[in-house]
Amino acid sequence: MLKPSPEKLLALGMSFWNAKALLSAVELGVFDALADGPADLATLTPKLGLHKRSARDFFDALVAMKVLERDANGRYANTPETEFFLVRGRPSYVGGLLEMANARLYESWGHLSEALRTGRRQSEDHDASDLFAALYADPQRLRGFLSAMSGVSASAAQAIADKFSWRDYRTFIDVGAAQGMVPVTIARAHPHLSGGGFDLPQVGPIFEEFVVANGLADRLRFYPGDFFKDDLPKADVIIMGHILHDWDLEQKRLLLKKAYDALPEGGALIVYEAMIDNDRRENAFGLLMSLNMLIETDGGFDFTGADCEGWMKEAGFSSSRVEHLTGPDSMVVGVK
Ligand SMILES: C[S@@+](CC[C@H](N)C(=O)[O-])C[C@H]1O[C@@H](n2cnc3c(N)ncnc32)[C@H](O)[C@@H]1O
Repeated sequence: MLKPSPEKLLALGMSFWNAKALLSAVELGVFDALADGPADLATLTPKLGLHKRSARDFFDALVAMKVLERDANGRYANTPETEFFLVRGRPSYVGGLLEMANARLYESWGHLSEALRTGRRQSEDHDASDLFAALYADPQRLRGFLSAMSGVSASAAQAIADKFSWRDYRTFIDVGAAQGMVPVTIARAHPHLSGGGFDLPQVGPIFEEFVVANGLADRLRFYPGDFFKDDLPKADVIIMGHILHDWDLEQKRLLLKKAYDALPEGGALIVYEAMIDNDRRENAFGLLMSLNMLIETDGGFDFTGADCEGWMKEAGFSSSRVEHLTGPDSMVVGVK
């Protein structure tokens, strides 16, 4: 019999070291500084404003973590992945999520045990009415959050554009669209589609800026509103990504009913999330995402594809199916 080894447990327990090193690298602009080409320790250290005591260890740790490369002359360079995804200002940038993780989640997750004991959210502004009221009161945090959402949904957006049968439909609305990564990706891939994004009014200018930057202002527009107070705009397809998990069960049911009401017969609702596997033992990211909802929201939780199909049935959808998208993400498609 194999002797048990503590390695996996210790690596898991200490994995926050890796996470924080990467988050600090994004915060400090390591990947941005290398976007113009390789640089040695003596150049990179002052360029990033780092103290010389640990700069070498920091850069070499990033090399060992395979997010930087170092050549025979000691010059550091981005890897193909960090060059593509972690240089600020590129359309492919997904670091907004890591910036948010660094600025907000890292500290709030330090209170996980407290959250588990009390069931209460631990992110800042405990007194604000909800996560969004707290975030959107500050324009910089609003922008940071919306950009983080582009990072979290970029891969799923492409998979939804590729896998859903868009040729059968003409209009679509992304509900809770944030910066607009999902509608932009879908509209770019399918020129016959038009529609837009529905979100709180404060999101409008940032959504519109992103749509214009992507040359899609003729087909995508912003619909301001509050999905708990207003009806949803009507469209052949409604998308809700990372929306239902923010809210408690009663609110989830209300949102599904509103989506149902906004669709024509034959219309489709796409719910995508880091959907937990039905047996609740495989998708660790989805399960941890649900704990993130404990940290961040008053009643939110993630769910399985079977849970979502059950709620869709209650809302009146005549059929539904679960389809894997990419990585931890799956979509549930409900047809009216
Ligand atoms: C977790 S984000 C998801 C963003 C995007 N769908 C994605 O997956 O990247 C939730 C979105 O819901 C929006 N939202 C929150 N409360 C809302 C409300 N009452 N009415 C309309 N939108 C709301 C937020 O502004 C935010 O853009």
